[in-house]
Amino acid sequence: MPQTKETLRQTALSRRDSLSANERADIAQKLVSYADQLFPHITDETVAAFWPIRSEIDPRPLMATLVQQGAALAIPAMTGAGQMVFRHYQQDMTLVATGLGTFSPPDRETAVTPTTILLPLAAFDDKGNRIGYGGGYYDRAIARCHAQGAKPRLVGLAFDCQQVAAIPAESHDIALDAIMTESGLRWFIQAAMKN
Ligand SMILES: Nc1nc2c(c(=O)[nH]1)N(C=O)[C@@H](CNc1ccc(C(=O)N[C@@H](CCC(=O)O)C(=O)O)cc1)CN2
Ligand SMILES: Nc1ncnc2c1ncn2[C@@H]1O[C@H](COP(=O)(O)OP(=O)(O)OP(=O)(O)O)[C@@H](O)[C@H]1O
Repeated sequence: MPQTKETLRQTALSRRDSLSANERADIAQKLVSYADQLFPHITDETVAAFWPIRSEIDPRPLMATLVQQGAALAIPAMTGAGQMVFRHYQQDMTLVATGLGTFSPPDRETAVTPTTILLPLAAFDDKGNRIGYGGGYYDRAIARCHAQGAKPRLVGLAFDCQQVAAIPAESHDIALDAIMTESGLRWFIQAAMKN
């Protein structure tokens, strides 16, 4: 029987939690070497990343490199149950605690529509399906971008150990265009059927 999203989420998260802080830091640094594959030439890119929580991969070394290459950054701010926006972020900014262990730019920072979103995740599969913490925050935020006519590129950032055999995708789930792990950057073929 196929595994449920909840089982897949818990097993992948426990594998992620088992990595040591040193292993996680080494891999976070390794992502920097794949930046050029993601953006051969940066022009007018607003990249939404995230402030890492729990045992998520730390995107900050990669974010610093993207800024040096000319990208503008944004990170999520929760605005209600299941709702978030991406707010402009600068590396020297003082962030505010916004619940569930997250930190975000303060209210006065402008909400932006990213051209690329680097997503944290609990689990991913070889078709680009992903599972988060189950709040539907990313699915709703990306659906809002689409409703505004924007089509940001969706790149998951994860450890190889978070890959699972097959995620039972639901109609609201929006698949990744690519995944970046310690093994490199992999693009998914965008098939009509993700299951
Ligand atoms: N770094 C980061 N920022 C993010 C997200 C994310 O996944 N990663 N989000 C993407 O959604 C939003 C926050 N969503 C979250 C949803 C659940 C939990 C979480 O830890 N839930 C716990 C229960 C916590 C509690 O109730 O105190 C759990 O699932 O066990 C954290 C953030 C916005 N910012
Ligand atoms: N675009 C949407 N509009 C309304 N509800 C949605 C939307 N996307 C997801 N949801 C709801 O959010 C809840 C969580 O969805 P799901 O389990 O797919 O979360 P997730 O992908 O793990 O979380 P996240 O997107 O925050 O990483 C579900 O109840 C789902 O129905």
